[in-house]
Amino acid sequence: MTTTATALVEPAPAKLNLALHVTGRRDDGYHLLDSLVCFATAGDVVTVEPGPLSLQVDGPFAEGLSADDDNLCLRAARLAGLDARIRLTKNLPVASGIGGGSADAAAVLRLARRMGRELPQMPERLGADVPVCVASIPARMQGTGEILTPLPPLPPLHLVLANPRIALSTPQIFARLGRRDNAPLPQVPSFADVRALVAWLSATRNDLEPAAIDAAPVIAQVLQAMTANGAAFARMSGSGATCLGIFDRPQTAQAAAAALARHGWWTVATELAPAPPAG
Ligand SMILES: C[C@](O)(CO)[C@H](O)COP(=O)(O)OP(=O)(O)OC[C@H]1O[C@@H](n2ccc(N)nc2=O)[C@H](O)[C@@H]1O
Ligand SMILES: Nc1ncnc2c1ncn2[C@@H]1O[C@H](COP(=O)(O)OP(=O)(O)OP(=O)(O)O)[C@@H](O)[C@H]1O
Repeated sequence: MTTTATALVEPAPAKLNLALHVTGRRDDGYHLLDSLVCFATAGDVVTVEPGPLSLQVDGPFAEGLSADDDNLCLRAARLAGLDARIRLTKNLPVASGIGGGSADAAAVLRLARRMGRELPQMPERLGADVPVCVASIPARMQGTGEILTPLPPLPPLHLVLANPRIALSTPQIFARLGRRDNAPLPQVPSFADVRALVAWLSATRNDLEPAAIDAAPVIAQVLQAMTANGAAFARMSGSGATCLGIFDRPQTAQAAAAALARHGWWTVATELAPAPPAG
């Protein structure tokens, strides 16, 4: 698809679970969560142009992804009643805990809104992470993902994302959990600076991290390498295997991303994403 003047472009920022507590399990098997979520400028890009509904995927991680009817971009378009030629540039690794598919679906829903469609009811039908990805702002996420409390802006963050090129299945990581009745997050304050955020995060966890390390021990090496390369804080996001590090300056983040890439891991130095324009 060549891009024309009528094309609309929408970023699909990576979703980061800075903290993720699993607080229970519903009768239908879905888990109750309490998570501090934010978004990075690193992400996929979705473009739409007028035309019949279709999907073309390009970008560094296009190969791992089929553009068939099950692709979350097409499922989101059908849910929103959007007929358009969609192009997805897949920059994020697939099945990596940073909500790639949910972020793509959410970008399509925002594009549909820009084209005059209503946002569909219960976007969580597309995936538990889709509601927070539609908002794409720092938020506390509870319930199974559908209860959102927007947070005051976070301090600027210099981040590194690193994935050891291992795809992990979200249901399989949930299934490996030892405990499912952990305490909720402590009260989320307004963070004056990065130091205050890191101090707060240090008293929280990602409850999926031990289960993911059990499935893929290299995740522990990624976390260790983040710290060894100067991260003030390192944690796995979502159900993994992508880990995030918080650094004091853009230069230290870039140097750490380069050092971690020497292991053959996918890495990117990034920042917090700006909020999408209000719809
Ligand atoms: C782990 C997180 O990434 C944290 O943000 C999300 O909760 C996962 O969100 P997602 O990938 O959009 O999840 P979905 O595609 O809805 O669900 C995939 C599978 O993960 C498990 N799942 C997901 C969300 C949730 N709150 N409890 C669960 O147990 C279920 O087995 C479900 O069948
Ligand atoms: N556009 C898409 N991008 C990525 N995955 C997609 C997409 N459409 C469908 N999928 C399927 O969704 C599954 C989950 O992929 P995704 O990249 O969203 O996982 P994730 O990053 O672990 O998500 P989360 O952090 O929300 O758990 C994959 O197995 C993939 O085949």
